Amino acid sequence: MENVVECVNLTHYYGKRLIYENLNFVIKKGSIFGLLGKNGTGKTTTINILHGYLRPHSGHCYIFGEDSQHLSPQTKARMGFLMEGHIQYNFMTITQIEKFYSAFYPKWKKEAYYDLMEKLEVEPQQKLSTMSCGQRSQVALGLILAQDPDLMILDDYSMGLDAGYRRLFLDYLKEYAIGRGKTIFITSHIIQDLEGLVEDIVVLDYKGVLLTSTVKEFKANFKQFTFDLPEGHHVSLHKDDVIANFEIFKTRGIVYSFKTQDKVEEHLKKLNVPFKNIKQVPMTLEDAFIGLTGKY
Ligand SMILES: Nc1ncnc2c1ncn2[C@@H]1O[C@H](COP(=O)(O)OP(=O)(O)OP(=O)(O)O)[C@@H](O)[C@H]1O
Repeated sequence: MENVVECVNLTHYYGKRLIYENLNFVIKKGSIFGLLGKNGTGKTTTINILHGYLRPHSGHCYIFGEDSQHLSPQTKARMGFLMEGHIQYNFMTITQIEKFYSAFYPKWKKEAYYDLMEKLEVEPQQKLSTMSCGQRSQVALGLILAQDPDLMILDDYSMGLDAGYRRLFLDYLKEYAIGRGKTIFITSHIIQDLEGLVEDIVVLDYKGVLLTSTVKEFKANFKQFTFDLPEGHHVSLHKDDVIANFEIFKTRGIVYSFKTQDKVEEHLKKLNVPFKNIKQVPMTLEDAFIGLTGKY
């Protein structure tokens, strides 16, 4: 299967500050890929590298086989970007901006835009500058769907969108990508939205790349164990090969691990943790993401 995006040993610094080192991932044609991470971990940075706006410190990204630093106009025309919900030309109306954009895109699909705009409770003559943040995001999403790109890159598409519209847009996205050979790169802080949408993920942390996996494998292999602790007993844990993350409350502990329950129990015993009633608790993708990256 064709690799639409291939990033190889990508390393980036801003000044002396390392953002990540050796980020590697591949996005296959027709798949939906999610880049996840807390605020400021390097998601937008990666997108800026993908479209050649930013030169990485080292490493390469290839888009449809071309180095992202030297993309041909033909390849650029196959890519559609949404940058954190931003839309320029706020002085235009819904109708004017559609006409303006259509001139740049040979495959422009006006219906895809107006189909979404009909669901927006605003007059076609209303200027974008007078719309709410969520309404402007909806216009931006309509404009990107109308471009009909082969590779769609959505940076935080959900800015300001209400729950219903988010669901609607995700339905559109699935329909757009699945079975049509379209490829999607998405970042979002609403992790629950990505469950059931995204197949492969990379999770970034402040120290670099934390995980590269399929969502299926991550959810199958990453586990949460809860246990009781005796009152007044101080437990001090550290992250290690077995404990990927942990939380200790007064009489309750949580350990997140890629290991089996037997291994975790054995490990806790070795650390003299007086745990009782240990059990594995099912997690959503969002639970697993927070378990892996921590709450703060
Ligand atoms: N031009 C720049 N110069 C210096 N530092 C920068 C620059 N752009 C981004 N950074 C820093 O690099 C880090 C990564 O920023 P980036 O915008 O890629 O994060 P992000 O993962 O997209 O965050 P968010 O989820 O908040 O959108 C942040 O700490 C940010 O402050």
